[in-house]
Amino acid sequence: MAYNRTHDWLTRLPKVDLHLHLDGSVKPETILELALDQGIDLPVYNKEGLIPHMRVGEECGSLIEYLSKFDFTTRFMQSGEALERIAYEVAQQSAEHNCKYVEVRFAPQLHRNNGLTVEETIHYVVEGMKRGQRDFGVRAGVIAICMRNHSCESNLEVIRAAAAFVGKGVVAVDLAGDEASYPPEWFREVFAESGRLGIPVTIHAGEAAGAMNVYEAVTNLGAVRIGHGVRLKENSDILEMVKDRRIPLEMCPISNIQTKAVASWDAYPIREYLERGLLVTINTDNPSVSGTDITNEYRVLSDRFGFTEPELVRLVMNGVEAAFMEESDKLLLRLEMEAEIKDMGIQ
Ligand SMILES: O=c1[nH]cnc2c1ncn2[C@@H]1O[C@H](CO)[C@@H](O)[C@H]1O
Ligand SMILES: [Zn+2]
Repeated sequence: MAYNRTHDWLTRLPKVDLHLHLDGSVKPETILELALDQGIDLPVYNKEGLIPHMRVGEECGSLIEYLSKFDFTTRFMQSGEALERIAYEVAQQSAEHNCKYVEVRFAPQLHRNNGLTVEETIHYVVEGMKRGQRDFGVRAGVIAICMRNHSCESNLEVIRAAAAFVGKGVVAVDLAGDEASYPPEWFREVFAESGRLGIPVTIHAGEAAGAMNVYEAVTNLGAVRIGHGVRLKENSDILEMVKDRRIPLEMCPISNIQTKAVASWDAYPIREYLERGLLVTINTDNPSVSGTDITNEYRVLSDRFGFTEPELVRLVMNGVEAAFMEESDKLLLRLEMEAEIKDMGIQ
């Protein structure tokens, strides 16, 4: 039976999400409960009232303004129990959108105010994802984030701890935060360590600054994927390099509009990137900050750019290809998803 490309169809379409921040994926209901458990005062005690503290609106003017929302949520994410729970709930929310595989990223150093070690933060997030996989069947990988405003020393600590979890839940490391103020070349020493330890790297680049940051991330930081890459279109030589090396772009449409990585939907380069042969993937970035979910990302793209069903499927499958997954696991995931897609009457 064939479905129309309705909300229902997009919800049922099996999907993956490779770019999702744990601290940008906390349900307001969970904040209410955590605040009570942890004895932290809230500005308001109802879900609707909390949303403005956690979410940006259309008026968001920049990445810096967008990032200010994270301070609110991370206060409640300072215990192993909270990290485990929130990771588990990410798997639950993924299952609601038939998202079969999710890569959850978080910055261990932002969760140490109450004495957790970097290793402990990773341990609890991995445990939450494992429990989520058992209960909801959503496979997961964890990405440990280095922050642009943190010292070289604390970022090296993250890379070393992450490397110890490779094969045990962690799949890569990342660099996030204020891109315009902290250029990637300042982090060569940090990512030389990930190179030595053999842990894959993805870097937020070409979001709040130009295509040169993508070049630096790929050539000097060892990035094998790029977070966003929206501004890659500003330099066709660098774009060709990314294409030739088959470096996937983890695009996050709603977030990219909110952070003003592009001025408007008309300027959003997703169709252009696909036509030029780039490996584009679709992701959420921060469901609770952006007020989105993975189905919504596909719905908006389909509405704005008129993507056909086979094109939407191709975007999904690009995500499978780009996943930080063992080849044998990837093959299984691909086969499972292709079978489901076939049952939906496409291809
Ligand atoms: O789109 C983004 N660009 C850059 N940094 C981000 C983005 N979304 C979230 N974070 C940053 O990553 C931290 C760890 O998850 C968040 O606390 C936020 O500061
Ligand atoms: Zn991000």
